[in-house]
Order: sequence, then structure tokens, then C-alpha cells
Amino acid sequence: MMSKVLIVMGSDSDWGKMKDCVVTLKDLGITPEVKICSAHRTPEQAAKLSKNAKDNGFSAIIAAAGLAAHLPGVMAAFTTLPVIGVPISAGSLAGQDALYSIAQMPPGVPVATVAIDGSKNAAILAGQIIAGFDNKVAVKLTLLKEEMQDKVKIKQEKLDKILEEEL
Ligand SMILES: Nc1c(C(=O)O)ncn1[C@@H]1O[C@H](COP(=O)(O)O)[C@@H](O)[C@H]1O
Repeated sequence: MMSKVLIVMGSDSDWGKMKDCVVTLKDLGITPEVKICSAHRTPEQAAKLSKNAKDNGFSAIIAAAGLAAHLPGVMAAFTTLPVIGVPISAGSLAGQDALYSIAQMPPGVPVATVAIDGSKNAAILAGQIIAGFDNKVAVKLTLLKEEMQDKVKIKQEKLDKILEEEL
């Protein structure tokens, strides 16, 4: 059976920034389940999703929100699963409000925070957590790293050519 990750986002307006997360999880062979859910607007649903996540077979939770982003912290309050927070750029502070709200958790309730709109890294980090017990995911992550190295190698070769021929 494939490992599963629960993705919650505060609003459907966050979806454009979260699509890459879903694509990356699927590329890693992880099943994503996506729910719109808010600590402010649907607090009971947020608590329920988090409390039940482990029993429902999820290995990690990715929580994305913009503005005063309390959702990741509230999800972390109700579970022992690792919670990864994605600050979304929304509103006049362009995601800095969400970044601080997500990263500055009090001792005892950590949320692993990625960059503003860094939803791809949230997926890779969830993959790295899962790779500890799911070897299929570990293999895919190794391939991902090799692909990155190959891409940089090609860029270096192009640059070397320019340096040699044009300068
Ligand atoms: N930060 C939160 C929470 C929460 O933390 O519970 N719920 C919604 N939101 C955020 O409000 C922004 C605007 O939402 P709307 O576009 O629905 O007005 C979104 O970025 C959402 O994540």
C-alpha cells in the first residue's frame, strides 16, 4: 500500500500555490488527500481531521495558509504526526505574516516550516520523513537528487562552452 499524506489548506484561494505539492507527492509515489479546512472558519473540522489523521493511515500532515496562519499550529496541537507548514503569500504582507505565524511555535508543538509558497519542498520533506520506513519512496528521492545533479551538470557544460567560445 502507498504511503499517504494529508494536505489541508485554509482556503481554495491557496490551491494555485499548493498544486506543485500534490504533483510532487504523486511523483514520489505518495498518495495525497487534499481538504479545505480552517482553524478560524471550520475549527471543529480542523481538530477532527488532525485527531483522526493517524488512524486514517496518514504518515504526515502538510498544512498551508496565508495571513494569520494558525491552521498548521492547530493541526500540530491535535496529533503526534509530523506537521509541515507552508506559509502562503496572500494579502498586504506577502506571506511574511504567515511565515512568522507558522515558524514561531511555542516549545512542545513544532511545525516544520518551509519557505513562503515553498509547497514543493513541503512535499519533498514529507517524502524524506516517509523514506525512513518506505523504501520505494526512498528510491524515488535518490532518483530526484540524481536528476538535479544531472541538470546542474548540463548547465555547467553550457557555461563552459560559452566561456570557451565567446569570451
Ligand atoms: N490563515 C487562514 C486560516 C487559518 O489559519 O485557519 N484559515 C484561512 N486562512 C487564510 O486566509 C486567506 C484568505 O482566505 P480567503 O481567500 O478564503 O478569503 C487564505 O490564504 C487562507 O489560507
